[in-house]
Amino acid sequence: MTSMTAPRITIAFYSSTGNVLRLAEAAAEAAAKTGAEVRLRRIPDLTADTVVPGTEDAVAARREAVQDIPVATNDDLVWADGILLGTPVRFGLPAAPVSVFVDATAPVSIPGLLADKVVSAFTSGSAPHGGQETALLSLYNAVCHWGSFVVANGSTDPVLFREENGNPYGTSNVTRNRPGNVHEDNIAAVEFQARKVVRAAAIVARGVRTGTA
Ligand SMILES: Cc1cc2nc3c(=O)[nH]c(=O)nc-3n(C[C@H](O)[C@H](O)[C@H](O)COP(=O)(O)O)c2cc1C
Repeated sequence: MTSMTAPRITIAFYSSTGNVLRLAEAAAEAAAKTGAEVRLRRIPDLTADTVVPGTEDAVAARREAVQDIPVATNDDLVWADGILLGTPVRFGLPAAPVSVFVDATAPVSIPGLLADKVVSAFTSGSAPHGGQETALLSLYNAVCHWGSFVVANGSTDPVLFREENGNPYGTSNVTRNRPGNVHEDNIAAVEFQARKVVRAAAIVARGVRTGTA
């Protein structure tokens, strides 16, 4: 991959108890290994962020773990050719901090500055069938409003047929209420997803930057 076409990938995630953080870090590493330029960015806690009783230690550990990761900005989205969004499932929806982040894109998304971006999303929830699909699809609603290119995993690779995988809309972890319970199948799936975004973003970047698209 030449530097002119090395795609720029931003991974913007919110994580409370660290599960989405693990997926985001795996995605960042996989994208960087392809030669892409990668920005790993965290979406910050809301002042009144929800901490479920029993998860205080995990939340404290996650706060410590993310403190050196820069906060995601609109510039990180505009800079990127490909964007991976990570969110926990909350009542079948993306977490509120992610919704706040999405709202705050208006100054760049409404003028169309996110229109040529490849976007994909991943998630973590506690229960099987706990709303992973609905959370991802809700997030993709916003991506459609941005006019970006939604790139999902589909059922396109053997890794996605492993026992803990299978959500075509994006990598989905099931923690079964154990913070840190991110299965290696999910790590492999999010690595696949990151590489897929890099590939699609490279195609778009080549066209956009060379003026042939
Ligand atoms: C307010 C709240 C609502 C939640 N709603 C759901 C849900 O609808 N379905 C589910 O499977 N898990 C739900 N969970 C659990 C989280 O999605 C799960 O623990 C996830 O792995 C957290 O990711 P994180 O460790 O990156 O914060 C909820 C957690 C909270 C705090």
